[in-house]
Amino acid sequence: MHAKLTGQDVAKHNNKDSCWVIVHGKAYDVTEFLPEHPGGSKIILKYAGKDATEEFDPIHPPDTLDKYLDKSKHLGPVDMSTVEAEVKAEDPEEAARQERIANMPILEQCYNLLDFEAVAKHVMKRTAWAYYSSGADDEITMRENHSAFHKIWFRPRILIDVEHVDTSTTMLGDKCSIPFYVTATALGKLGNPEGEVVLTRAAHKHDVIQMIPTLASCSFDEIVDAKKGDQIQWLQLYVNKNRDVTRRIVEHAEKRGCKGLFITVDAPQLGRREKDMRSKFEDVGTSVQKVENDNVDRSQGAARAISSFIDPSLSWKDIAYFQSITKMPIVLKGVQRVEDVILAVEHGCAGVVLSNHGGRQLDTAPSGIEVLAEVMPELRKRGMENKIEIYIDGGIRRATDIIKALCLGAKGVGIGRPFLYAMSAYGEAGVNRAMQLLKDEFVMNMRLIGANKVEDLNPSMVDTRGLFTHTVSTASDTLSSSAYDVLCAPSFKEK
Ligand SMILES: Cc1cc2c(cc1C)[n+](S(=O)(=O)[O-])c1c(=O)[nH]c(=O)nc-1n2C[C@H](O)[C@H](O)[C@H](O)COP(=O)(O)O
Repeated sequence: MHAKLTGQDVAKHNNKDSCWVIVHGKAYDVTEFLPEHPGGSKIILKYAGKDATEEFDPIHPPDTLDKYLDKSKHLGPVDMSTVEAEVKAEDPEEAARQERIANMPILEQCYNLLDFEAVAKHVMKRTAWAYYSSGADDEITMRENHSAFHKIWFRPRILIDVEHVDTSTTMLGDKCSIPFYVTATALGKLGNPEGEVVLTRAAHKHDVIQMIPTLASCSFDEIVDAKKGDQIQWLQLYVNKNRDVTRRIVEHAEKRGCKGLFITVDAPQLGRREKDMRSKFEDVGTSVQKVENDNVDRSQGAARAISSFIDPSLSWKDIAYFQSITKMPIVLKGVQRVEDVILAVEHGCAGVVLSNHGGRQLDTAPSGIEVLAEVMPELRKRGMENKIEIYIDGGIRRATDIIKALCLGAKGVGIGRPFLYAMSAYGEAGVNRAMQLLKDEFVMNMRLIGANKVEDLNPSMVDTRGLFTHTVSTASDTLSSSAYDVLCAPSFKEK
């Protein structure tokens, strides 16, 4: 049995020639790993000879070191009573944030998804808010995603008996209670120390499907272990340059019961998210997947630090490869024009997500709902509408947004930031409330449009004539800047 190392033993190895760090009470020699770290060596050297647990956790799944650091570099347990606690200078920003948390609205004062954004903006750590709220470049597409829904007007039916409303549907052949799912968003522990398993528990409670992100903070197995009964989960895949790594991930996901493989196709390189970059992301970058030694400029924020493994050479010729390594239905996530939907049908894909990655990739790409309105008539013209399931995501904040998407032919919609904000501000109770609010809105609006069940929703119920006009509003920060009156209270007044 190893004698325990002391804090002094570790502290001696505090430079690039000999670099030891402590994570969860164990010491690791990361000297040789420094040049390989996707987040660059600087961020590790910041914790050389010290306890790096607090910074390591939000970014790295717990099994990262076991998976990617050779066992010979695992130095064994450290007597933590001998490790000098890091004396952190009083951070005025953190003190102010704690003050805002102490005065934040109670959960019951959140009445819609945007309220969670309003609160999260004030109570989240700056780097976490920057990462979640960032869109690409001027964030025009991020704003367009939600405002596009305001260009669609309903044509409600009356005198329909809507006493009973059934919101259930199927997605990829699996039943679910309502046509929205939790989409894949990276780094859940930036907003909540438990990370993505919070979303798993809430998704189970509301019988909502969860898409597990490749770049989750929790390990894939933690997220799958957190599911209950026959809860449905999908895998979102960033394809690795190293196809063996990707094949292992896909095969493992299928073995663990994932019911859909969503290959992200709109991110051959992650977009330029300047809020994220400005926060000079100092946390360690994830080493979720091994990469060659390409140094990443730390100043690029979290996104660039965690995505150097993504393969920009991915192309249509790879679809057959994926169909050869899994039986899971394959859905392309991030399709943005009708020609590519038709190619997806011709390549035998089970579905597409019409998405611009929440406006985090190509700025001034069209909203998912606008592409949907372009796609469905073309598919019907070709008799293809039943050959593929069409999903959309981006800017969905109201049940009316979901209903408009279904009227235009979507099978379901993905929701990202609102559940992240709810989780970050109020934990699992927040996500539960967000999902319940959306469900209540959905039932009410189905009644008001004159529909009993999802299948009743059709294009005659919406007027999309205004949808294709692109007026770009002057840059306003986020949709929620004035959504929540309570934020005008003194404690929330912008300093
Ligand atoms: C908000 C957010 C979105 C991310 C996301 C992280 C955050 C914080 N990340 S990212 O770091 O690489 O950009 C992913 C991701 O891991 N994989 C992915 O396919 N989409 C990713 N997306 C896009 C997401 O799946 C949806 O397309 C988008 O969130 C939908 O828009 P709303 O947030 O407005 O609902």
